[in-house]
Amino acid sequence: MSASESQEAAGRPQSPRSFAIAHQRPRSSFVGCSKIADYEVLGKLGEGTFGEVYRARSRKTGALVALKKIIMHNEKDGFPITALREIKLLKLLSHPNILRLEDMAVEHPPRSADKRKRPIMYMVTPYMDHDLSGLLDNPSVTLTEPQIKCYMQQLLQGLEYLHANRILHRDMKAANLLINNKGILQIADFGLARHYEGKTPQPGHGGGEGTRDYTALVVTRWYRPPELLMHLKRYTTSIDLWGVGCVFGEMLVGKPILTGESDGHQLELIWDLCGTPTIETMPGLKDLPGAEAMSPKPRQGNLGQRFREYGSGAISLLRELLKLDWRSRINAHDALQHPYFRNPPYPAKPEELPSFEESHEYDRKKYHEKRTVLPPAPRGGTVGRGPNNDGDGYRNSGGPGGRGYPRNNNNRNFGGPAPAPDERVPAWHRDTRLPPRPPPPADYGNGRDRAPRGGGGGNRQDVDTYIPSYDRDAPRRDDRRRDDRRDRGGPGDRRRGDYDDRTRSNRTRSRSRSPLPPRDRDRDRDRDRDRDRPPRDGPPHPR
Ligand SMILES: Nc1ncnc2c1ncn2[C@@H]1O[C@H](COP(=O)(O)OP(=O)(O)OP(=O)(O)O)[C@@H](O)[C@H]1O
Repeated sequence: MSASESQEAAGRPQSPRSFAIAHQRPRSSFVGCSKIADYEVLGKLGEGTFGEVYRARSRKTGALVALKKIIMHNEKDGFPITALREIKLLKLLSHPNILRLEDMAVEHPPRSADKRKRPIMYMVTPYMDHDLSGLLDNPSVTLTEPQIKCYMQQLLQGLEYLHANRILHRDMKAANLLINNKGILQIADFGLARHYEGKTPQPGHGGGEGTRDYTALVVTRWYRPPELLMHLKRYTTSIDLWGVGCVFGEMLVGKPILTGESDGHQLELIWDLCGTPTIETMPGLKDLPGAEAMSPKPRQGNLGQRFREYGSGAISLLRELLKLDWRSRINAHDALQHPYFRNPPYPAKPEELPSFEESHEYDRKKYHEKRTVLPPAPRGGTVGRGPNNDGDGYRNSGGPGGRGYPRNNNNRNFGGPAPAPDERVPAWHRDTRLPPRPPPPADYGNGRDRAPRGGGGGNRQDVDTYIPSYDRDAPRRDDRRRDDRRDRGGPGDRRRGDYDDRTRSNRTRSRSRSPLPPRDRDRDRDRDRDRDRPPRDGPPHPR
């Protein structure tokens, strides 16, 4: 028995160091540090907290990859701690349903550049044709039940592996689930993930009890569980299962199911769906800091009604995943045993799934942004694709390598013949169904404190919580990437015309309306931040 196994057997939580030792991947599976010139950059795939994600081809192996650029928000501070955490964790993990970090690539500034310029680092992962959010936005894609079951099984298997290894993902959402045209789903974006110090989930016992506090600055609002919206810090692996429930509902109906515009509104939508919480349905409710200001009007919940067309199996699994009581919310292991997967129609096998036109959430964002600035196109024209027909107007903008990109960089038949000038029309050209994307986990500086849609009952809670008190220009070190990031088309995204006027001024407003007095809020925040800092001289720490 290894040291880590005997620790497990003795019921002691595994230290991050023994976890790292027990999970070392074979050396051959990680290249190390290559030069950016080893990759031919083909186009832009996405934008996130770190900056941009590009599609590229390895000049050595010919394989398609994604390059995720690590932005140094403040060069003086060096490599962002959050990126370090993501890299460390991804290097340790090895599972078919977890995105694999294959290499790191470095781009050195040209000799003529400012001497203070630092090299740019890229994370290299296998290229995936879609993210689930992009795929679901594509109106030509309708997922069948066997397909949904297949993706759900893979998602739950990936999550079971993470939780069994004491890792909290903390940003479960459709845009972080990557899918390829071989039918494989992989969990991505470990920027908020960390080592979990509680017990691993036990069969039949949900997520169990939390044993220590963590920062509550996690999970994108639409996927955030009620206990986090009410500021529970002693949370468990079950926060990720709530996100799985939201993703499952999203796959069934084809769009996000809980699209709150503020924390209070998010809770109202949850009560509409799952019923208002009681001591029975959410034990410990009264002890949650966020419960004090809450007086929702009683309702039963309409989950059964809303999802009735998907059958009793789907409804039953959804109820288990969206359980208000986080302790008894189903865990990944038990969810995989749910009758939903054992009753017909049976889950498809990945290799049986159809392949689709590549779809990334960024395509949709890009289309909506361009649509607001471009005049209507003539029939058969190039609306939303810019004068170069390159689909992203990026070709000459000095991305990785600063060399500009080849024409047709968005050719979905990559490697095949060049597309006709207007062939690569993103699916989103035909779609206007979805509301703007939700804010990222800790982009609270943008204060989306609008009144809830449909009145929402004038809840005093209806503000965005966790408003950082620091200035946007001086972000604190640990949360910088979340703080600085522009939401993927969400209300915080300054580039979106419809939200342009709600940035700094609203941030100030919502801060002043936060339920906690500023000093308490700052103290809590600092405590969380300190707790999440890596030990000064301790072992490598997957956080
Ligand atoms: N390996 C990949 N293959 C294809 N697309 C990818 C890959 N990795 C990332 N992407 C695309 O880039 C987007 C952003 O990636 P990711 O979530 O890892 O970055 P991030 O900076 O952490 O984003 P965010 O902060 O918005 O969550 C994804 O939603 C996806 O569309």
